[in-house]
Amino acid sequence: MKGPLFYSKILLFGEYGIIKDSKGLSIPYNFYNGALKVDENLSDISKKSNENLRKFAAYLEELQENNPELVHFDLESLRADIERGMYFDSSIPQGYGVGSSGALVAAIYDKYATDKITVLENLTRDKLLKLKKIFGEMESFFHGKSSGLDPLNSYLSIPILINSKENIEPAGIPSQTENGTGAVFLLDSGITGETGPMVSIFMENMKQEPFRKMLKEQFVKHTDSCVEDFLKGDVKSLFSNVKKLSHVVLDNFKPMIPAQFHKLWKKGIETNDYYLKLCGSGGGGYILGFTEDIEKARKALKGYNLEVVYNF
Ligand SMILES: Nc1ncnc2c1ncn2[C@@H]1O[C@H](COP(=O)(O)OP(=O)(O)O)[C@@H](O)[C@H]1O
Ligand SMILES: C[C@@](O)(CCOP(=O)(O)O)CC(=O)O
Repeated sequence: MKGPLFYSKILLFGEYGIIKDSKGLSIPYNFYNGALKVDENLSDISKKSNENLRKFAAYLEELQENNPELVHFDLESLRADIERGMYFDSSIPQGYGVGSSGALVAAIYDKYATDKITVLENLTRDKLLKLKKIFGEMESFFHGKSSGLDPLNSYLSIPILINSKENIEPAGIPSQTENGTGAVFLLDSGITGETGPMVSIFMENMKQEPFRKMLKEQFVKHTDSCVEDFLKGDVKSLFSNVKKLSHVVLDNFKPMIPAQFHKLWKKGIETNDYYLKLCGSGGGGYILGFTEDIEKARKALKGYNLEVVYNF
């Protein structure tokens, strides 16, 4: 048995901010995917995945008991399938900021939620919000507080715009310019990050007034501008705002940037060859880059692995 594919995602803008109330924009990233699969002979990796599913199933049982009005699962089938050797067969790297847990959550909801909202129905704003809430609760098993956006993106396989906590919608993003020199790219940091501890650091920082002020007056402000510019296709303004965002992140989200990338991050801002930002929670995994000239960026980042995900 092999279930439908669920894709990775890239949160172009909005990491951390969307836990509070910033705008956010995420797009599916079809390069990686995963599907539920049942096999009798499990490799070590599949066995680990199977064990993870077992723990997740116990969590879902609790979730359902505590939130009977939110969501119901066919837990008997889920448990039986796990006993038969079900695992999440996925090429999505874990702890890389491209939503490995989100795709897993989407796959489990799709297969085992009994009263599920399907992708085929007319997705009203209320239904989208309900789905996001369910996914947020489900995904928090993997990394504490979750906005639910990753699984939502994976489940629907369309770009999603978060206007605010209570206002989300499918987004039309400007079509890519073929042969355009501007690009969004993934930079592989070569180490994995862990979302849970990063989100905890953020929540701890949020207890301090100066950090909250910085978040509201700079981080969220620049994030919101980037989202608006990107959707409008205003590339010039976008780069000016991404630069500001890159700067604020370097100054205030240091634990989320692997130490060996601090210099490279700064160099981008100083030379204007590229601007780096967090891709998801950070702490490792991918770093997201924006450049007006991909060849220049490749030269400046020689020796690093760049994957272009969008062309301007
Ligand atoms: N194929 C898989 N099988 C079982 N669990 C998985 C699988 N992929 C991801 N996970 C779970 O999701 C966690 C990673 O999710 P997360 O910390 O949100 O990082 P990210 O979403 O950035 O990859 C893993 O530690 C693991 O618990
Ligand atoms: C930090 C956060 O805003 C994005 C996390 O993304 P990821 O789990 O690193 O892919 C958390 C969330 O919104 O669930």
